[in-house]
Amino acid sequence: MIELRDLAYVRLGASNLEDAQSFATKSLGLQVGEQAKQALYLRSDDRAHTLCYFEGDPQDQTVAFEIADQDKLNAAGATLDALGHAVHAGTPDECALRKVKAFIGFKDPTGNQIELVVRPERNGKRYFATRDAGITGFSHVGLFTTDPLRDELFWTQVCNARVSDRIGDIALMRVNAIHHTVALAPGRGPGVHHINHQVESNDDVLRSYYHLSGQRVPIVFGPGRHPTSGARFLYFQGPDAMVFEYSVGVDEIEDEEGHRPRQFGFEPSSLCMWGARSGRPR
Ligand SMILES: O=C(O)c1cccc(O)c1O
Ligand SMILES: [Fe+2]
Repeated sequence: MIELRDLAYVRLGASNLEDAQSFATKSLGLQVGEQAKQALYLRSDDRAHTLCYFEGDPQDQTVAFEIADQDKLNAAGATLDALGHAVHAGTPDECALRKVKAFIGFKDPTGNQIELVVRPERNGKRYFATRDAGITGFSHVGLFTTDPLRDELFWTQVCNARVSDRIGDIALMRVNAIHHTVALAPGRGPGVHHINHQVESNDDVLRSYYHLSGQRVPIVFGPGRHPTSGARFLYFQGPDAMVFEYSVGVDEIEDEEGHRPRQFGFEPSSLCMWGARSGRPR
């Protein structure tokens, strides 16, 4: 069993690094941790980075999870290898680019690029962004899946994810007490469906709704409230059409052993209990 501890980072190819920087700092509200020649490292918490935009193909998207230690990373590599996934061990240069001690890369059954990392770097300075979006941290990602049931089995049986709730066949899965860290969204191929950051209060969600609307950032869905996690949310579109979500008040699963996933119907009211409709169902 591969024990995912937490999300580590997302790496996104950017068609225009300057646009990505402008969006990340002036709209989303992340802090530039480091500006390298062909890459931009962005912070949302006390880590050195949780999002990296690099000059490259926007379809080149990777989600990374933290693993406890090198032994467990080796075991994860062996498990994936035995299941027929091609496993790439990060070279020292690649580790430096990711600010981690070690990592392996592989693809999930849909073809999503996943990295498992040990010892992601922290930064002694606290996260302090120039735009006050109220971000308290990087919380979950949605991944596209071409077969929700197959991929749910991969994340829950090969890895340690547990299903907290389902909307139709879409699984919202946790790897710790937080309601979900990975959501699987049906799609035609691999890729990141959305990237979620938590914000401090309802006020932050609504303040951002007006702030982003004023900047002509496309609002994709919300403001609304998810019946599943209970979170108040706003989805909006960033560079290269990537969707970002702010949310506040995501439930924690207190009874880890006793929790039974709830089944919600595949219908709009399962995504927003206030009646918001998604502007771009994907
Ligand atoms: O927070 C949720 O429950 C949720 C539900 C559906 C889709 C999402 O992106 C979510 O974050
Ligand atoms: Fe989400």
